[in-house]
Amino acid sequence: MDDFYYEGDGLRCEGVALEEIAHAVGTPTYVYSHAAIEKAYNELDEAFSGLDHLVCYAVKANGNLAVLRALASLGAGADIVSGGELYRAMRAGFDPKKVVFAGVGKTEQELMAGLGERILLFNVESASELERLEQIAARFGKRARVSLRVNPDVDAGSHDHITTGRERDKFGIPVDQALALAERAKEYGCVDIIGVHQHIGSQITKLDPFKDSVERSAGLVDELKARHFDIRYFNIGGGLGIRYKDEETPTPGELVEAIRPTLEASGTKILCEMGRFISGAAGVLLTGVVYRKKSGEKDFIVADAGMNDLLRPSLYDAHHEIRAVKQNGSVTGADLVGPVCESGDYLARDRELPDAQEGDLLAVMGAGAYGFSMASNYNSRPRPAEVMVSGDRWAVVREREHYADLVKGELVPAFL
Ligand SMILES: Cc1ncc(COP(=O)(O)O)c(C=O)c1O
Ligand SMILES: N[C@@H](CCCC[NH3+])C(=O)O
Repeated sequence: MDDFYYEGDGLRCEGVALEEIAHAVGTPTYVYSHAAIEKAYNELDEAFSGLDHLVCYAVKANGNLAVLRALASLGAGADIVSGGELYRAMRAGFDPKKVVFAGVGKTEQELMAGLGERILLFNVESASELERLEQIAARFGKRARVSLRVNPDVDAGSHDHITTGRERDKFGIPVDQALALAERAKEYGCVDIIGVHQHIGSQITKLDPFKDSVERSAGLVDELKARHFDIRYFNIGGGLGIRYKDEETPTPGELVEAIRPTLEASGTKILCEMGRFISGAAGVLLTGVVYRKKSGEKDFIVADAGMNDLLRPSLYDAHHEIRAVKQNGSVTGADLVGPVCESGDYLARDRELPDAQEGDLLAVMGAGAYGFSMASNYNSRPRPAEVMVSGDRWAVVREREHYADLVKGELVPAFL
């Protein structure tokens, strides 16, 4: 998180004091470092050097148009999981030939939209989806390029909610069914099976699950090739973890070196689709302290950001480092809680935190991925503003929502 650092007692993002942004835009506000996004993307891209490859960015991690534009300009591809993400990716300027579309429940409209944009690959997750895609492609006189998303039955070892590659998870096609499905698809006229895809989970901090799953999925690449399928793409998914607390995560270089022989032997173009690694450490959530209160042994710092702004602590008990925007060196054992009417609404629980007083500003670190993208209007709270910093410049890249946004599209019927 080098792009967030203290100069004197003030926390900065690149060349800009976070206090300046908070005073100008208010809180809560997400702040993203353009330099950090660029560095993370480049680190991944360089890790794959020597291999024909494309680094895609998982739009779900942070789909702000400015973030997407920054990555599209660097040459990244986009991994999407909905028609809405396709819309964002196209608005941001991604080349459709670099877009891959995953997801277990793609609707007809979404499949049509992907075909309409001539995206690179549909990562098909079931026999039913493949059949639907064939029907739609035939109806519109199109051809669909397909990767079969396999479920390699490997435990990624991350939080249960975000592990996707075990047999009991809903994602992908079991390896033993994938061959039969591909054979059946030989009778289809409009889908071309040209890739194998896997994604075993998120916030993965060990190499072994990557190695094991890539080896298994590469076995399918070989078998499909042996049966004369023209397999040109092998998508190893996303999931590389970042350090939120004290996790020892592999670097992209270590990851790629661990699987390079398998990737080389596959004779395919290698795709990956990282989200968190690219944007996670590049963002913070700025929040203001509204009140301090005590209850028995507990000390609460009540912030103006809550689970509706950053859900990860409430949903996964995830750890995010909390820093004072103006450091005074004093710390206290407390919970940092939000204003939402849920006891599970917290940003940090039973932690040593900056001893922030009413009116002080705090930064929730590592909030650039799955922060704003999972924010909601729960408790009718407008979603926060988003800001991007680049060097000593900064810009609002999403306005704070207004109360009118909360009721947009709602109608009171005539019979009331
Ligand atoms: C299919 C797919 N690809 C890529 C990602 C990105 O994962 P991460 O942000 O952990 O890199 C996800 C989310 O886990 C996903 O579901
Ligand atoms: N939303 C999760 C990760 C799930 C990734 C989506 N497949 C998180 O905040 O960590």
